[in-house]
Amino acid sequence: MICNQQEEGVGGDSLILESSSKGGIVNSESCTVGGDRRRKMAVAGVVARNGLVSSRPVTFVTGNAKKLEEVKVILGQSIPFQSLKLDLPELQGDPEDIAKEKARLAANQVKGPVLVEDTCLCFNALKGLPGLNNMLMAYEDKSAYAMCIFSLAMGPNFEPITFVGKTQGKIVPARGPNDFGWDPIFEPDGYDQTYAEMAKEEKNKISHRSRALALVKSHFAEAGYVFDT
Ligand SMILES: O=c1[nH]c(=O)c2ncn([C@@H]3O[C@H](COP(=O)(O)OP(=O)(O)OP(=O)(O)O)[C@@H](O)[C@H]3O)c2[nH]1
Ligand SMILES: [Mg+2]
Repeated sequence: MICNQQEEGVGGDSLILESSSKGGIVNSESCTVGGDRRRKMAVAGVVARNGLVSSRPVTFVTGNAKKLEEVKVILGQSIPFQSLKLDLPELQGDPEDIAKEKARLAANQVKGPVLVEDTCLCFNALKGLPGLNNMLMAYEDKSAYAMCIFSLAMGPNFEPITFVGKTQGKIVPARGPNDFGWDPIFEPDGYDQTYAEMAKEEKNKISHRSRALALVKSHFAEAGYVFDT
Protein backbone atom coordinates (compact mmCIF):
# COMPACT_ATOMS: atom_id res chain seq x y z
CA MET A 1 0.00 0.00 0.00
CA ILE A 2 1.21 3.43 -0.81
CA CYS A 3 -0.29 6.33 0.97
CA ASN A 4 0.65 9.87 0.39
CA GLN A 5 -0.88 13.24 0.79
CA GLN A 6 -2.23 13.41 -2.76
CA GLU A 7 -3.19 9.83 -3.42
CA GLU A 8 -4.20 6.94 -1.32
CA GLY A 9 -4.99 3.29 -1.69
CA VAL A 10 -2.71 2.63 -4.67
CA GLY A 11 0.27 0.40 -5.31
CA GLY A 12 1.73 -2.54 -3.43
CA ASP A 13 2.34 -3.06 0.24
CA SER A 14 5.67 -1.38 0.16
CA LEU A 15 5.79 2.27 0.95
CA ILE A 16 4.34 4.45 3.60
CA LEU A 17 4.58 8.17 3.35
CA GLU A 18 4.70 9.95 6.62
CA SER A 19 4.69 13.63 7.20
CA SER A 20 8.19 14.42 8.33
CA SER A 21 7.42 18.03 9.13
CA LYS A 22 4.81 17.12 11.70
CA GLY A 23 6.53 13.88 12.58
CA GLY A 24 3.11 12.28 12.32
CA ILE A 25 1.43 9.87 9.97
CA VAL A 26 -0.58 11.06 7.03
CA ASN A 27 -3.80 9.34 6.02
CA SER A 28 -3.43 6.71 8.69
CA GLU A 29 -7.15 6.16 8.82
CA SER A 30 -7.75 6.12 5.07
CA CYS A 31 -5.21 3.38 4.28
CA THR A 32 -6.57 -0.10 4.52
CA VAL A 33 -3.30 -2.03 4.48
CA GLY A 34 -0.28 -1.35 6.57
CA GLY A 35 -2.09 0.59 9.27
CA ASP A 36 -0.88 -1.62 12.08
CA ARG A 37 2.64 -1.42 10.82
CA ARG A 38 2.45 2.35 10.62
CA ARG A 39 1.11 2.61 14.12
CA LYS A 40 3.82 0.30 15.42
CA MET A 41 6.45 2.30 13.62
CA ALA A 42 5.06 5.54 14.96
CA VAL A 43 5.18 4.12 18.44
CA ALA A 44 8.75 3.01 17.80
CA GLY A 45 9.49 6.52 16.55
CA VAL A 46 10.40 5.54 13.00
CA VAL A 47 9.88 8.67 10.97
CA ALA A 48 11.84 9.13 7.78
CA ARG A 49 13.30 12.57 7.19
CA ASN A 50 11.65 12.81 3.78
CA GLY A 51 8.58 10.92 4.81
CA LEU A 52 9.28 7.66 3.01
CA VAL A 53 9.33 4.44 4.90
CA SER A 54 9.58 1.30 2.80
CA SER A 55 8.80 -2.17 3.99
CA ARG A 56 10.75 -3.60 1.07
CA PRO A 57 14.29 -3.14 -0.17
CA VAL A 58 14.91 -1.48 -3.52
CA THR A 59 14.64 -4.00 -6.35
CA PHE A 60 17.32 -3.60 -9.01
CA VAL A 61 15.61 -4.84 -12.16
CA THR A 62 17.80 -6.06 -14.98
CA GLY A 63 18.13 -8.94 -17.39
CA ASN A 64 21.89 -8.45 -17.63
CA ALA A 65 23.98 -10.62 -15.29
CA LYS A 66 27.21 -8.67 -15.90
CA LYS A 67 25.58 -5.39 -14.93
CA LEU A 68 24.20 -6.99 -11.81
CA GLU A 69 27.65 -8.32 -10.86
CA GLU A 70 29.10 -4.81 -11.03
CA VAL A 71 26.18 -3.13 -9.29
CA LYS A 72 26.40 -5.60 -6.38
CA VAL A 73 30.10 -4.91 -5.89
CA ILE A 74 29.77 -1.13 -6.23
CA LEU A 75 26.74 -0.77 -3.97
CA GLY A 76 27.98 -3.20 -1.34
CA GLN A 77 25.88 -2.69 1.78
CA SER A 78 25.15 0.98 1.11
CA ILE A 79 21.53 0.52 0.05
CA PRO A 80 19.19 -2.32 1.02
CA PHE A 81 18.58 -3.93 -2.34
CA GLN A 82 17.62 -7.14 -4.02
CA SER A 83 17.69 -7.99 -7.70
CA LEU A 84 15.12 -9.29 -10.10
CA LYS A 85 15.63 -10.49 -13.65
CA LEU A 86 12.90 -9.04 -15.79
CA ASP A 87 13.12 -8.57 -19.50
CA LEU A 88 11.87 -5.05 -19.95
CA PRO A 89 11.21 -3.85 -23.50
CA GLU A 90 14.17 -2.23 -25.28
CA LEU A 91 12.83 1.29 -25.68
CA GLN A 92 14.12 3.83 -28.16
CA GLY A 93 14.67 7.54 -27.71
CA ASP A 94 16.43 9.90 -25.37
CA PRO A 95 18.48 7.85 -22.85
CA GLU A 96 17.07 9.66 -19.83
CA ASP A 97 13.49 9.14 -21.04
CA ILE A 98 14.27 5.47 -21.67
CA ALA A 99 15.60 5.03 -18.13
CA LYS A 100 12.55 6.73 -16.62
CA GLU A 101 10.12 4.68 -18.67
CA LYS A 102 12.00 1.51 -17.69
CA ALA A 103 11.63 2.53 -14.04
CA ARG A 104 7.89 3.11 -14.45
CA LEU A 105 7.41 -0.27 -16.13
CA ALA A 106 9.51 -2.01 -13.49
CA ALA A 107 7.78 -0.29 -10.56
CA ASN A 108 4.39 -1.29 -11.95
CA GLN A 109 5.48 -4.92 -12.09
CA VAL A 110 7.33 -5.00 -8.79
CA LYS A 111 4.81 -2.78 -6.98
CA GLY A 112 7.54 -1.33 -4.85
CA PRO A 113 10.73 0.71 -5.04
CA VAL A 114 12.88 -0.11 -8.08
CA LEU A 115 16.17 0.86 -9.58
CA VAL A 116 16.84 0.27 -13.28
CA GLU A 117 19.69 1.18 -15.53
CA ASP A 118 20.22 2.03 -19.15
CA THR A 119 23.70 2.11 -20.62
CA CYS A 120 25.14 3.25 -23.90
CA LEU A 121 28.42 3.83 -25.62
CA CYS A 122 28.10 7.17 -27.40
CA PHE A 123 30.37 8.30 -30.21
CA ASN A 124 31.29 11.94 -30.44
CA ALA A 125 31.79 11.63 -34.22
CA LEU A 126 28.15 10.63 -34.38
CA LYS A 127 27.13 13.52 -32.12
CA GLY A 128 26.71 11.33 -29.09
CA LEU A 129 24.65 8.70 -30.84
CA PRO A 130 25.04 5.16 -29.63
CA GLY A 131 26.36 3.02 -32.49
CA LEU A 132 28.51 0.26 -33.79
CA ASN A 133 32.28 0.25 -33.76
CA ASN A 134 32.72 -0.17 -37.51
CA MET A 135 30.54 2.81 -38.26
CA LEU A 136 33.41 4.77 -36.76
CA MET A 137 35.95 3.52 -39.31
CA ALA A 138 35.13 6.43 -41.59
CA TYR A 139 35.81 9.02 -38.90
CA GLU A 140 39.07 10.48 -37.62
CA ASP A 141 37.49 11.26 -34.26
CA LYS A 142 37.38 8.05 -32.25
CA SER A 143 36.45 9.74 -29.00
CA ALA A 144 33.44 8.40 -27.18
CA TYR A 145 31.87 8.24 -23.79
CA ALA A 146 30.27 5.47 -21.83
CA MET A 147 27.09 6.64 -20.20
CA CYS A 148 25.00 5.00 -17.56
CA ILE A 149 21.66 6.27 -16.39
CA PHE A 150 20.09 4.83 -13.29
CA SER A 151 16.49 5.58 -12.63
CA LEU A 152 14.88 5.19 -9.24
CA ALA A 153 11.13 4.98 -8.73
CA MET A 154 10.09 4.63 -5.11
CA GLY A 155 6.87 2.92 -6.20
CA PRO A 156 4.38 2.70 -9.08
CA ASN A 157 2.99 6.17 -8.48
CA PHE A 158 6.24 7.98 -7.95
CA GLU A 159 7.97 10.04 -10.62
CA PRO A 160 11.32 8.39 -11.38
CA ILE A 161 14.53 10.25 -10.55
CA THR A 162 17.59 9.75 -12.76
CA PHE A 163 21.31 9.69 -12.05
CA VAL A 164 23.81 9.98 -14.89
CA GLY A 165 27.42 8.79 -14.92
CA LYS A 166 29.79 9.34 -17.84
CA THR A 167 33.31 8.19 -18.56
CA GLN A 168 35.18 9.76 -21.47
CA GLY A 169 37.46 7.67 -23.65
CA LYS A 170 38.03 6.40 -27.14
CA ILE A 171 37.15 3.48 -29.36
CA VAL A 172 40.04 1.13 -30.12
CA PRO A 173 40.43 -2.24 -31.83
CA ALA A 174 39.20 -4.89 -29.39
CA ARG A 175 41.62 -5.93 -26.62
CA GLY A 176 40.94 -8.13 -23.62
CA PRO A 177 38.29 -10.69 -22.70
CA ASN A 178 34.99 -10.18 -24.47
CA ASP A 179 32.57 -11.36 -21.82
CA PHE A 180 30.85 -8.00 -21.38
CA GLY A 181 29.44 -6.06 -24.34
CA TRP A 182 31.75 -3.36 -25.67
CA ASP A 183 34.25 -3.40 -22.78
CA PRO A 184 37.07 -4.59 -25.13
CA ILE A 185 36.76 -1.60 -27.49
CA PHE A 186 36.48 1.20 -24.93
CA GLU A 187 39.69 2.73 -23.58
CA PRO A 188 38.98 5.34 -20.89
CA ASP A 189 40.98 8.60 -21.05
CA GLY A 190 44.18 8.44 -18.99
CA TYR A 191 44.49 4.64 -19.30
CA ASP A 192 46.29 2.43 -21.76
CA GLN A 193 44.00 -0.48 -21.07
CA THR A 194 40.49 -1.09 -22.31
CA TYR A 195 37.71 -1.65 -19.76
CA ALA A 196 38.00 -5.36 -20.58
CA GLU A 197 41.75 -5.45 -19.84
CA MET A 198 41.41 -3.66 -16.51
CA ALA A 199 41.06 -5.44 -13.21
CA LYS A 200 37.39 -5.28 -12.19
CA GLU A 201 38.20 -3.10 -9.17
CA GLU A 202 39.97 -0.66 -11.46
CA LYS A 203 37.03 -0.44 -13.87
CA ASN A 204 34.66 -0.01 -10.96
CA LYS A 205 36.64 2.98 -9.69
CA ILE A 206 36.24 5.02 -12.85
CA SER A 207 33.38 3.50 -14.78
CA HIS A 208 30.23 5.24 -16.01
CA ARG A 209 28.34 2.80 -13.77
CA SER A 210 30.27 3.59 -10.59
CA ARG A 211 29.92 7.35 -11.25
CA ALA A 212 26.17 7.08 -11.63
CA LEU A 213 25.95 4.84 -8.56
CA ALA A 214 27.94 7.35 -6.49
CA LEU A 215 25.08 9.79 -7.16
CA VAL A 216 22.51 7.14 -6.28
CA LYS A 217 24.31 6.51 -2.98
CA SER A 218 24.45 10.23 -2.18
CA HIS A 219 20.75 10.54 -2.93
CA PHE A 220 19.96 7.76 -0.49
CA ALA A 221 22.23 9.27 2.14
CA GLU A 222 20.53 12.66 1.78
CA ALA A 223 16.94 11.50 1.30
CA GLY A 224 16.86 9.60 4.56
CA TYR A 225 14.50 6.88 3.36
CA VAL A 226 13.80 4.40 6.09
CA PHE A 227 13.80 0.72 5.19
CA ASP A 228 11.84 -1.29 7.66
CA THR A 229 12.56 -4.63 5.97
O1 LIG B 1 31.01 -3.44 -22.43
C1 LIG B 1 30.07 -3.08 -21.75
N1 LIG B 1 30.34 -2.52 -20.55
C2 LIG B 1 29.39 -2.07 -19.72
O2 LIG B 1 29.66 -1.57 -18.63
C3 LIG B 1 28.04 -2.22 -20.18
N2 LIG B 1 26.84 -1.94 -19.65
C4 LIG B 1 25.92 -2.32 -20.54
N3 LIG B 1 26.49 -2.84 -21.62
C5 LIG B 1 25.85 -3.34 -22.83
O3 LIG B 1 25.11 -2.30 -23.45
C6 LIG B 1 23.99 -2.82 -24.12
C7 LIG B 1 22.75 -2.02 -23.79
O4 LIG B 1 22.48 -2.11 -22.45
P1 LIG B 1 21.08 -1.99 -21.74
O5 LIG B 1 21.24 -0.89 -20.75
O6 LIG B 1 19.89 -2.00 -22.59
O7 LIG B 1 21.14 -3.38 -20.93
P2 LIG B 1 20.49 -4.81 -21.11
O8 LIG B 1 19.36 -4.79 -22.06
O9 LIG B 1 21.58 -5.78 -21.38
O10 LIG B 1 19.96 -5.07 -19.63
P3 LIG B 1 18.67 -4.43 -18.88
O11 LIG B 1 18.06 -3.43 -19.77
O12 LIG B 1 17.79 -5.59 -18.58
O13 LIG B 1 19.24 -3.82 -17.61
C8 LIG B 1 23.88 -4.29 -23.70
O14 LIG B 1 24.36 -5.07 -24.75
C9 LIG B 1 24.83 -4.40 -22.52
O15 LIG B 1 25.45 -5.66 -22.42
C10 LIG B 1 27.81 -2.81 -21.43
N4 LIG B 1 28.81 -3.23 -22.21
MG1 LIG C 1 17.80 -3.46 -21.85
